Amino acid sequence: MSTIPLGIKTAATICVLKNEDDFLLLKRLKEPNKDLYTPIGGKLDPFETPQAGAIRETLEETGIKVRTMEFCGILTETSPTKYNWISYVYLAEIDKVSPPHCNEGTLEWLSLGQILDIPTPKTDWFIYKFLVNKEKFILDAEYDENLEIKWLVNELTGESLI
Ligand SMILES: Nc1nc2c([nH]c(=O)n2[C@H]2C[C@H](O)[C@@H](COP(=O)(O)OP(=O)(O)OP(=O)(O)O)O2)c(=O)[nH]1
Repeated sequence: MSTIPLGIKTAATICVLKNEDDFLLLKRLKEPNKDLYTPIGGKLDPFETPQAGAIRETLEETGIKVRTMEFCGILTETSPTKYNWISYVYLAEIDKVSPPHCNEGTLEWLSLGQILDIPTPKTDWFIYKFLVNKEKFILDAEYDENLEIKWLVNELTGESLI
């Protein structure tokens, strides 16, 4: 197994599956973001494009086949620990299926109002807001050694969100 030096960013996808105002979120069983509700997603495979990775993770984690996903933005996360990610965020509008079984945790349909009351990564509320407003984003987040968020900026507008 190759050892990736601490601090090198891992490329991943965040795949937001939505039906009108409801989001299919995963209560994660494992790190990163254990016990938090997040969209499904995962690391890119070698030689894989972000779009192909998003379609693959959607199939692997939900059994749902989508032909394309809409590119929404990028989330870059930097910390002095091993939490260093660059995540490509994609969106697919899907049918309101009953939540499929997922090996990574429990899937649940949640409205934006419900998402306000459940534990999520601090970055995610902003992602959902950009998606709903159909605004593209490049979010740049920095964390301290305890993984507390120090700042979050949308690089496309320069706006500080936290
Ligand atoms: N929603 C959300 N997801 C995030 C944030 N930061 C971050 O890395 N992620 C995502 C990117 C990836 O989709 C996911 C971590 O991927 P993973 O470890 O589950 O990857 P994988 O499915 O390839 O798992 P494995 O095969 O290595 O077990 O977490 C964040 O702030 N919010």
